[in-house]
Amino acid sequence: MSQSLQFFTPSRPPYLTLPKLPATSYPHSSVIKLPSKRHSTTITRLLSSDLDATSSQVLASGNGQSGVGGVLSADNVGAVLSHAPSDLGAVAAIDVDAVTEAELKENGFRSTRRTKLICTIGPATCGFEQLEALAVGGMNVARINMCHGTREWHQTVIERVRRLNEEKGFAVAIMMDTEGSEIHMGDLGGAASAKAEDGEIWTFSVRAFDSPRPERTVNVNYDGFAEDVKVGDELLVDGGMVRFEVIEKIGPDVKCRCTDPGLMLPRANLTFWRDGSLVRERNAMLPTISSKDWLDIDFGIAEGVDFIAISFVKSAEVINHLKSYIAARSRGSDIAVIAKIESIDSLKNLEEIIQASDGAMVARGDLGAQIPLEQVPSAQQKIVQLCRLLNKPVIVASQLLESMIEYPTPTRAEVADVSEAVRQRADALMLSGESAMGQYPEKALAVLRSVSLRIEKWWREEKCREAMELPDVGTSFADSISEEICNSAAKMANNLEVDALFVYTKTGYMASLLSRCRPDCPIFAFTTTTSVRRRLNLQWGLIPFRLSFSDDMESNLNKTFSLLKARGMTKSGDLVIAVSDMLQSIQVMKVP
Ligand SMILES: Nc1ncnc2c1ncn2[C@@H]1O[C@H](COP(=O)(O)OP(=O)(O)OP(=O)(O)O)[C@@H](O)[C@H]1O
Ligand SMILES: CC(=O)C(=O)O
Ligand SMILES: [K+]
Ligand SMILES: [Mg+2]
Repeated sequence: MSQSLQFFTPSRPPYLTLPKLPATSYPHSSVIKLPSKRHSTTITRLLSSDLDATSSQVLASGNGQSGVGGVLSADNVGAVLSHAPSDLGAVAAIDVDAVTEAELKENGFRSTRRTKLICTIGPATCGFEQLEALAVGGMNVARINMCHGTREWHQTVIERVRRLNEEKGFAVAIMMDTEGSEIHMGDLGGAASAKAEDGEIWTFSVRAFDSPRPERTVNVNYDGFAEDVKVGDELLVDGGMVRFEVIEKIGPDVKCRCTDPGLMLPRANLTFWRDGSLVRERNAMLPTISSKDWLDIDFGIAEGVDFIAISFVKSAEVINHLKSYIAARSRGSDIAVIAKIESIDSLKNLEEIIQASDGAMVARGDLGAQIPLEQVPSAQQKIVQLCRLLNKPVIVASQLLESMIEYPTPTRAEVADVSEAVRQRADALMLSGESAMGQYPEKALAVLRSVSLRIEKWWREEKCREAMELPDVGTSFADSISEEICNSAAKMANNLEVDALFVYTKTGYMASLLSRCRPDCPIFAFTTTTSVRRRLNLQWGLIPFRLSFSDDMESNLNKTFSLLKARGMTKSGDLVIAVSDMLQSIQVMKVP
């Protein structure tokens, strides 16, 4: 039994898209006028029909390859993964990754993780097997940080992730993170780190040193450094992981005494403070996107990365500029631009920056170096909420499990921090050093996974659905209709306790609107291109599938049910709500 609610306007004649069922199939047909004045011209019809007959026909004529179900019903993910989708040939008319598939088979819809996970790839994780282990462990997006490594190194990582996707059926997206032109240290002459002890005198200089690097020297990437600092300034490495006091300036060399000892990592960020506030006059002169960043961006476009994250964004202007640059250069492929919120200026212009971007990152590492640490949690909450209101995905990043760089278990405080980000309903959590150069990348990912799952479950059990008022975001009438449909569908899904929401979307927009509602059930997002599928992998609650579909929703649904059933991902009797952006409709049905 399927019940559907369809919205149409004169420009979208319903007769083009109505399910092709005999008139007698619609016993309960009525006309409703929505109260909202925006939709005073919208007519809705409530339809009800019995899909059983047609569905079983499709099933019978559909996949006879029941063996596939058998192959993939292996108990563990490892076994499932040994069967690459290319083995499946024609049956892989629907693309979904093997991990999701195994999870759905074993635990059903409710068990799927809603919070997405990003891993920064570095020396600890750049091998093909290591990348595969992360994908199996739930990595949705691989981040490469252009601050570190060579372009060739990054290219190899991208190529490996691609191969992983192709050979093993994953849809791991690639995010390229720009270096930005803030001040940072050099690469420590190849050393993994340098330890500064209390009271030691170190030299910070714009001179490039011969290798081996002289003892207790660090070079600085910013030419104006020696002119800008003053004796008495406080110099913070990595937002305060190590502190120095400037004691003397000798030409290009700045002598500093270590006041807070610690470990300095290659290319660590540097900030300097005078009379308790951050000195940022010069920083404000530096371009957000440096000439090296533009070359990296060209590289990212040529490589077809899925996301470009821009460091130290100050205004919406730079985002708009980059977006038009990408649009002019990357014919067809659509790279999403993520604004990293990590400076005082970005907080000042937060709304316009997020509005202009395709998503945002709470980059707590540098943010915590620019604003007092105790202000970071409220800034995080504000950014996460604003992104949700504006319908942009948001990533919470940095130091989530910092101690796991060295230890195999997280601290209780770290687990609480991860829980808080999940509770705030952020789209994604990101590992930095933990996965790039830590001792336990897979364990750190496993902690993010299990904490996300547990907190999400707790949230549903407690039924603590936040009463967040979601303002209209649609700019066209058609978008407003999509938005109303998604808001209603998500509400219906919660009230009816359905097993899943299905969304058929070519651009991904309607999937994002459903995700924004943070419904209790998972959202199966069907889309026609692999690039949209990868991009959807960043958004809360979306399980992206690639599927060719038509404008005929009835045939789409039947096709989906038969394909999912053949692979054991759904079963008869599961209750589903389906929406689509071709036919603006809501349909409620049991899987036949
Ligand atoms: N490609 C790489 N090659 C070598 N080391 C890397 C690489 N990517 C990351 N790292 C190491 O992992 C650490 C944490 O990575 P992360 O991406 O958070 O960088 P970051 O230097 O803190 O800068 P950002 O503010 O851009 O995040 C880095 O400091 C670096 O030591
Ligand atoms: C991720 C990042 O750039 C930061 O936290 O500073
Ligand atoms: K960066
Ligand atoms: Mg940063």
